[in-house]
Amino acid sequence: MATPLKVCVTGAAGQIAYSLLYQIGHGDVFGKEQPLILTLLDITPMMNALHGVVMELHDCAMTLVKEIVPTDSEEEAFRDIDVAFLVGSMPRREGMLRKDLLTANAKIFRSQGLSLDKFAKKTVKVVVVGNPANTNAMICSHFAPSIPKENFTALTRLDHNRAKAQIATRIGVRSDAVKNVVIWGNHSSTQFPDVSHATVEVEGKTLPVYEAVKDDAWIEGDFITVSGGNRRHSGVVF
Ligand SMILES: NC(=O)C1=CN([C@@H]2O[C@H](COP(=O)(O)OP(=O)(O)OC[C@H]3O[C@@H](n4cnc5c(N)ncnc54)[C@H](O)[C@@H]3O)[C@@H](O)[C@H]2O)C=CC1
Ligand SMILES: O=C([O-])CC(=O)C(=O)O
Repeated sequence: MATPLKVCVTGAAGQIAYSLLYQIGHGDVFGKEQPLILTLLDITPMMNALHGVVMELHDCAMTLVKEIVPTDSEEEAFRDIDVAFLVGSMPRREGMLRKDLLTANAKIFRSQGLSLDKFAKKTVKVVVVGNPANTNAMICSHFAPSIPKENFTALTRLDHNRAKAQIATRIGVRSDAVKNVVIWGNHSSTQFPDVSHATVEVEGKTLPVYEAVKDDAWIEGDFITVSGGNRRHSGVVF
């Protein structure tokens, strides 16, 4: 069997990690033949909850998972890791914008960048999930200068998928019929989904999205409010 991949998930006692950890452990991310060592980082007050998550992972008896290390130490979580999913961050409370979190998150991602630089493998791949993911990724990479910049990715696929799904639902096609949607800007109220170059396949014909939707006011109004910015911000999700 292959050498285990050492994978760290931060914010491991939180909601996103709760579903992500199962998918990683089940082989959906790194393949069904790849054994794993999971290091799970959260803050000290969350250690009890994190131990509960570990018990649940043990209950799943996932054959690929060779070891699980719950910890509140960045050094222990990041030492010699191959991959990091940086999910943990300060959650937004009702009435706050993403930018209100920047100070708190800048501290977290500065500290984690410094620790990755010091303890992780130089080949580590880092996926930043905690929002605003692109800003957090930039901060983290800045403080980890010995790790190549291209090893850092911000997970903005959510915004892209959301825009595609809005268009697909409006036209009544599958979301994979919608192509070339572009997302500009930060994951906040200033984020802008751009369909000016997007196309959609309808009944075997490829059409520009504007032509297929036939409702410019919707594309320039509600589509942007729901797809752009974010749902927690626009009051749909809290
Ligand atoms: N990029 C994307 O597509 C998505 C991003 N998100 C973002 O993911 C993040 C997590 O969301 P949820 O799990 O719902 O939040 P949550 O509040 O349930 O969990 C966050 C966890 O992070 C932990 N945490 C806080 N500071 C930490 C630190 N310094 N080190 C390690 N852990 C720390 C908290 O204690 C908590 O357990 C949020 O920023 C959310 O906005 C959520 C969904 C999609
Ligand atoms: O970060 C999250 O919780 C996801 C998010 O902003 C959204 O659903 O727009």
